[in-house]
Amino acid sequence: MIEARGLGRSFRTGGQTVVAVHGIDLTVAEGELVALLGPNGAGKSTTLRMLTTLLPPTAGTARVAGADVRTAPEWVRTAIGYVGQHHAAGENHRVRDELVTQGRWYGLGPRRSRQRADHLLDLLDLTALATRRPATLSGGQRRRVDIALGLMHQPRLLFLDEPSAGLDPRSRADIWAQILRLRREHGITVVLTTHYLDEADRVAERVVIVDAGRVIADGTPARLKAALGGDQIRITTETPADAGVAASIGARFTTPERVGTDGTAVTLRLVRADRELPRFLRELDHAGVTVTTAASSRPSLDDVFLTLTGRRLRESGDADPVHPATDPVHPAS
Ligand SMILES: Nc1ncnc2c1ncn2[C@@H]1O[C@H](COP(=O)(O)OP(=O)(O)OP(=O)(O)O)[C@@H](O)[C@H]1O
Repeated sequence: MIEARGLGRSFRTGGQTVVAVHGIDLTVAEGELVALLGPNGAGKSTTLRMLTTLLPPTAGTARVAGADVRTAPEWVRTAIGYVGQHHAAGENHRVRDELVTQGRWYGLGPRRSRQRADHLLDLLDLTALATRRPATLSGGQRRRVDIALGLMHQPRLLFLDEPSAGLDPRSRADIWAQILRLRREHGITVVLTTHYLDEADRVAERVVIVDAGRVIADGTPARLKAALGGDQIRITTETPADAGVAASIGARFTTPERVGTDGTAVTLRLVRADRELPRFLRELDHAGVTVTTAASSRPSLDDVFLTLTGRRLRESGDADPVHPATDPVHPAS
């Protein structure tokens, strides 16, 4: 569905050249749901805008839905839907009229356009809002209208730029449920951008991590996290001597090179830390080691990002616990 090779884009601004995207390779098969994940300014939107023909690339090639974005942009546009970061619907027309007008703009006849609008209103749970004006809708409802507009011409491939940004948790969950339904029931290929790590982890079957205009990892969330070397147990003991004893006991639960000590802190990398932690604590108790704190954790996509870049991707203020990852992950080839 998408075959991009060395796709790049630079901008001339203020007498300087900004390279927004450095030669991205990306293949997306029919029916996939792929999340482009990365910090602000990583190049996600620029990549999407090139793939949707809104912005001509300055390097490389891309075939999207069977056509070249440079030589056949009109063809690509008829085969794809694009929902940008800003609302697509105007303020003054009713939701259903907006959809019908969009259908007409794409060349659908009046009757077909009305049928399609009603189908999408139903599909996106918007029927009750059909006669409302977009300006009166909530953020989540407006986002669903945007998605309906992007689907009026029945594209096989849908691009969504930050579909859940700025929404409250419940509206975010609703949007994701709708996206998954489109995919499940209509086989639509979906490529979206997000910087919500937890959402990408839960929903996307494939995550492409972009940083500074480059793809730095590409795979299922499970595979990317597994490459970090498994779960982690972290305990602290009363004395460094206790930590030494705990480390040697810990080595029996994994391998010695996966055990780390730092003063009174001991960390183990292993499979299913949640299950092993109680047994580890029993053995430490048996050996007379006084444990002051104990926790188990699973790696997150943020840990993957940290390992690859040395930086956290998670927005400040996000309350989920995080821990440092130490083993390398294999970047995309
Ligand atoms: N028209 C432009 N002129 C100059 N620089 C640009 C232009 N568009 C994007 N850039 C720069 O290219 C880089 C990538 O921007 P882009 O919007 O693609 O990032 P992003 O990953 O989508 O970020 P965000 O998550 O904030 O939307 C940034 O450094 C940005 O400032």
